Amino acid sequence: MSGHIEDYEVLNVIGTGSFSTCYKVQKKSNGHLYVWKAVGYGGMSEEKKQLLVSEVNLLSELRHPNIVQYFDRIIHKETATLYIIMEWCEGGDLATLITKCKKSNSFLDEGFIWRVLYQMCHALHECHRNIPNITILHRDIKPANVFLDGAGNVKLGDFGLARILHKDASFAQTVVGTPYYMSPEVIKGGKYNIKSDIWSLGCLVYELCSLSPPFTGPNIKHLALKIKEGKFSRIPAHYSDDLQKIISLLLSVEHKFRPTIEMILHHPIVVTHVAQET
Ligand SMILES: CNC(=O)c1c(C)[nH]c(/C=C2\C(=O)Nc3ccc(Cl)cc32)c1C
Repeated sequence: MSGHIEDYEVLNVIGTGSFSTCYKVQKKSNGHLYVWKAVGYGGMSEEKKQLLVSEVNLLSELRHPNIVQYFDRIIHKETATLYIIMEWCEGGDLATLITKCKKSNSFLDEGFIWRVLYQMCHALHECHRNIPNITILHRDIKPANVFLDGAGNVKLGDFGLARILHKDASFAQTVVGTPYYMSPEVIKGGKYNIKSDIWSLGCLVYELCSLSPPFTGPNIKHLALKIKEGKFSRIPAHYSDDLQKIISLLLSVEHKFRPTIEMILHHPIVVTHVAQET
């Protein structure tokens, strides 16, 4: 049952994107906090409106402790705006956390980074599990799309670019993804696949350690060369060789050598470190 915008009090803007703005809102009936993502669809083509509908339908399908929870959607025809009501994550996003570390010349605790890796693997496992003939690709894993709730749980969010890859359908592949986290196969014009999400996860974990992406460059051409070469500096010396090994596995240039989510979750190194955290 869809609600109405009058059911919510808008508190403040918490983020803006190319097609949307996120607000912190409070539901008047219960005082609970939520985020609504306001997406203007007035100028959108029919194709873009369909992509929007598929994002919302995708969100409503996903229910997992490590995926930002979708609650409702409100279509406000008067302003041609779609409001997507989602879970409030009071710990904010990892991009803000990385910025805070850089400003204070501090690093994130290794135990926290193992927790993020492990819980993100569970989020992607939910996306990649084989619902009959459907594999959900996030396609935009980056620190700004990973959130923390008040209990320290890690939540993958903002499936703005996610697509449902119907195994029996041929989709025109548009190259997407945050440039820094783009995988070698996508740069070479190949299909975005579940191993591309694994590559982005490797970039995310590396950036949590080093506070900068594994591959950088003055322009896209140089960045692309660096990514295809696949060479990156070791994470800072105070982090363990085990963490370096797992990141190196995730950042295997050949996607067929990259581990699946199940292989990561059951890797002896991961099992050992996560057991120490729980
Ligand atoms: C500095 N960041 C914040 O204060 C912050 C906080 C406390 N929460 C958020 C963002 C979200 C949040 O709390 N829930 C969300 C669900 C979907 C999306 Cl796309 C974003 C959010 C942000 C950006």
